[in-house]
Amino acid sequence: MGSTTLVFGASGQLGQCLQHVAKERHLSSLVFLPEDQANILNVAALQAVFAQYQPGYVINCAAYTAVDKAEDEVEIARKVNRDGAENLARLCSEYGATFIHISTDFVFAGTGNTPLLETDEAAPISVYGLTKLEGEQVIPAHTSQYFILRTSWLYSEYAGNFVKTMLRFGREREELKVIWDQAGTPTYAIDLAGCILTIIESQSQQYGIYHYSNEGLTSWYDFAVAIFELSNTPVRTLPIRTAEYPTKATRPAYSVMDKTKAKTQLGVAIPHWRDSLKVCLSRLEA
Ligand SMILES: NC(=O)C1=CN([C@@H]2O[C@H](COP(=O)(O)OP(=O)(O)OC[C@H]3O[C@@H](n4cnc5c(N)ncnc54)[C@H](OP(=O)(O)O)[C@@H]3O)[C@@H](O)[C@H]2O)C=CC1
Ligand SMILES: Cc1cn([C@H]2C[C@H](O)[C@@H](COP(=O)(O)OP(=O)(O)O[C@H]3O[C@@H](C)C(=O)[C@@H](O)[C@H]3O)O2)c(=O)[nH]c1=O
Repeated sequence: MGSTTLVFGASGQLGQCLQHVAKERHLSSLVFLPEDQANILNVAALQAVFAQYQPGYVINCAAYTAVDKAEDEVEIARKVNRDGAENLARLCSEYGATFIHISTDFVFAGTGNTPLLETDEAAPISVYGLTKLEGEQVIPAHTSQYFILRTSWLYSEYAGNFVKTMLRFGREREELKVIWDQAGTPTYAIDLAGCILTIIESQSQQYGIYHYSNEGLTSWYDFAVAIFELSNTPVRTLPIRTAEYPTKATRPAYSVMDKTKAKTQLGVAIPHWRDSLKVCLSRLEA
């Protein structure tokens, strides 16, 4: 097994967070591959990259993440989220590399009201969620050496995300309406990147599916209120129901995930969402 870690989808939000945390931890064995250098749908290009680097670990940050657009672009969403994952899993198996793949709380229907376990039934209600589930399901057909980390509501200083959208709207608008009847947990992508790198640094062999978000739970409305409060942004924020904010894709009403397995088997400490939000906002302000 090689000592190099290949990161696919490196210019996305999580890819950039991994670069940040790898630098902080002085890890030099990661190779960051943006889409133009390694498209996960281009099998010949992938074969060349694996042959060149002989990786010990592969992290898949590449995904089709446009939740509403996916409803009209099923084919391309499925290609990236399912076929791309399969291409990487197959090559990981061939090279004996451990595969770390990222999935989502949107694999759940969200009809319950207790924190979701890894063993709970996945029943996606959107094309994005469905294609991400298909990606999860195809991996074990190729390799048993995998970690699938389901995360939720990712934000950070990097790329586009809810926190940055709210800060922009806060500057541009006097009033905002935000959904309060969807409950979940925000995840600072820097914390998730730390979890991924801990798996690699500890050489964990506790393979399988894990839930990883920050601690606690909130609604998009309460998250927005916290963003405005902690960033001293004076904008009137009104709670609305999902029905008052029509979107192409349906989102789960409740997608809070139980992280006991990650904490016990991977030994990761998980900050509360509000504490991590403060860190992110202070970095955005700096
Ligand atoms: N963002 C969120 O709120 C959440 C995300 N997740 C999951 O976390 C992971 C990381 O998400 P995040 O970083 O936020 O997403 P981003 O959309 O920021 O990043 C995804 C990256 O993948 C790239 N990409 C798309 N297609 C390909 C391809 N064929 N080959 C190589 N790269 C490709 C994109 O490039 P380009 O932009 O040029 O298309 C983009 O840089 C994903 O698996 C996502 O499903 C899970 C829960 C919440
Ligand atoms: C911008 C905005 C959004 N909303 C709502 C819509 C939606 O229910 C929620 C979040 O909207 P966004 O479009 O920012 O986020 P969305 O694309 O739904 O986020 C999801 O992305 C994928 C990739 C995931 O895997 C999920 O975990 C989740 O993070 O907030 C408002 O109520 N008011 C607003 O002004």
